[in-house]
Amino acid sequence: MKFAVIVFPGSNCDRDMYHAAKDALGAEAELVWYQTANLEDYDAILVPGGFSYGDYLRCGAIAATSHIVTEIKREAAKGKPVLGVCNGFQILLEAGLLPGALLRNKNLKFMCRFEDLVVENSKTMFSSAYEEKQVISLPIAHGEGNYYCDDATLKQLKANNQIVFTYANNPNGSVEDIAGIVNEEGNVLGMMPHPERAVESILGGDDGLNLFKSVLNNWREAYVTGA
Ligand SMILES: NC(=O)CC[C@H](N)C(=O)O
Repeated sequence: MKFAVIVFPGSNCDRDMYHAAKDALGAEAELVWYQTANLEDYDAILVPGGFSYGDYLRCGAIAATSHIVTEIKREAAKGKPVLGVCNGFQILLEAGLLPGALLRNKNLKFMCRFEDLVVENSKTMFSSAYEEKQVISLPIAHGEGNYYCDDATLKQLKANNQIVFTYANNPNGSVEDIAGIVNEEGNVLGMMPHPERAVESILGGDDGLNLFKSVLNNWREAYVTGA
């Protein structure tokens, strides 16, 4: 299985994401510059965190207009897994691949620390290696992680079981403690906490590794063992 790690000007979690997929998970992974023509050769797409285009306009807004995002949409429509973390989540929201928006943190401060999360849905291709309601600890590092959506969207998210992770102790004011959601089809996940920063104990924890394992296991089941 081959992962693409998309690199925008201003991405800063791309190496961590690459390390998680390549070294911690043991899969194939490549850093893919945002001007690359297409993503057909890859089985999964990782959109890492950082400060694409310096967070100008709104976090993720400028990156969302780039050609590579059109390609991400094309591959997502084929059912390929797409994971956006932090600024990656912001980009996917700005691109309309996921519903809602991310606002400034309630306390208007950039926050960088470990937070406990609850796995609300362990049936997705990103979370199947976790137990339902498992509490995991992942780092957050954001200034705009306050997830917002209107009531109709929230109702839909709940009805379709699209809320994958919530915060045990809401750090940023997110609606219903939401930390990560999937699209209706279940193959696009956006989350503010950083699983790639917690893939081995030397990093302070390895609770993020099961997310990458879930993607790999589901891909194997679909394309290798199930073939
Ligand atoms: N770590 C990140 O991806 C940060 C995202 C964005 N720049 C923010 O501060 O909210």
